[in-house]
Amino acid sequence: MAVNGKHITVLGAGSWGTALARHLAVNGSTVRLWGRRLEQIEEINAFRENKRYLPGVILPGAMLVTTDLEQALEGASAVVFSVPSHTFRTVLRQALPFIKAETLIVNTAKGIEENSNLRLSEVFAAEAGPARLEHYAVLSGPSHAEEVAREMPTAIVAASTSPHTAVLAQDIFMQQNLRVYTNPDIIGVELGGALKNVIALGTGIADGLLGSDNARAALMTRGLAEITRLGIVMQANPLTFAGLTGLGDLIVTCISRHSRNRRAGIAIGQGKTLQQALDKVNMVVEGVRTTRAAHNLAAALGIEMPITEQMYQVLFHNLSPQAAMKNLMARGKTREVEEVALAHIKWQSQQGIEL
Ligand SMILES: NC(=O)C1=CN([C@@H]2O[C@H](COP(=O)(O)OP(=O)(O)OC[C@H]3O[C@@H](n4cnc5c(N)ncnc54)[C@H](OP(=O)(O)O)[C@@H]3O)[C@@H](O)[C@H]2O)C=CC1
Ligand SMILES: O=C(CO)COP(=O)(O)O
Repeated sequence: MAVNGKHITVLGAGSWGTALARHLAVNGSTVRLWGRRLEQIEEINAFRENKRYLPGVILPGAMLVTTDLEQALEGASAVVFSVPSHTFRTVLRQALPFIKAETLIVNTAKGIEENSNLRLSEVFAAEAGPARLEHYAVLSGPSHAEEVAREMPTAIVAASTSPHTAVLAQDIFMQQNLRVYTNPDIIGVELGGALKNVIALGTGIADGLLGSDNARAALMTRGLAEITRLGIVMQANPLTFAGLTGLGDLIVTCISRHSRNRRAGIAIGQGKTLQQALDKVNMVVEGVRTTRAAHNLAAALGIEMPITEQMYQVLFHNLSPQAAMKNLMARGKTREVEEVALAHIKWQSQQGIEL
């Protein structure tokens, strides 16, 4: 089934949902955008602009923008979820009765569900049934809404366990200024997109505290090492973390002025409390909840994630950024690359997998 040019529904009228809806609409699809708040949706309809989440971007007149979920989803050939990850399960539950079983689902949220520690495709399987994973894709990679909405060249990834579904998702988004690659490694793509936010909070904190390029580079590189270590044990393809949804997204999130996670980190590094930092950013900062989930996952799987551990202590146990930085620098001696490979070998032997 081809989807391009048909009716696509985007759920979530924040910055990413709005930018993607615009992208799809200007490239020829019939698009409906759903948001939960009447006042905001009325404002978008009145001005053709999402003034709070994507100011300065004018939306095509033909795009239906509504708070009516049933109306938004009626006859949709593809549904794009762009709600914050902690609301994904609830919005999915509300939407499922209006979505046909064979409809393409594309999730663009980046996070791990707090408390359950589930990846979002696992949340989807739990709510919709594992058989529907065949129609489920993840869209992830270095892609700030502010730039996609202004048609700046961007490269991202559509991942699905079904190669056919990955290509369908690729086809609906791929255009002149948005290049979409496919990847069958949905685990690696989900983990890369979620965990880079934890590291971006950390590099933001270091930026706010020290303004040191060296510290930022160290945190990014060692952050990627610990993401990869966890990913290997969760059966991701290690190469995914060297790609757009790993290294690529880590770079953009840790250096961009648009990054919400980085901006929240900078505020904390400058002495603000977590709540003050969240209030200042005033958009979703996915890395906060994901830090707790990643911390719990690492503990459950016995994986060393020192940066994530320090982030957890700073965010939830009032450890000062200065003390966290000291703790990281005072760790015992270790090797750079071998330990990532060793994590894989150790895990394989624990599983009884023959080497
Ligand atoms: N912004 C970006 O550049 C990118 C974001 N992403 C990911 O996309 C997801 C969405 O982020 P983003 O658009 O940036 O977030 P924003 O903070 O820009 O907007 C969040 C949106 O979600 C809505 N929302 C909050 N809670 C609920 C709920 N319970 N039910 C329905 N809607 C809700 C908000 O509505 P309200 O105003 O009523 O609170 C708002 O419209 C995140 O997982 C993010 O990591 C991925 C790539 C790029
Ligand atoms: O994931 C994103 C860009 O790829 C958006 O998250 P940040 O705004 O925290 O960078």
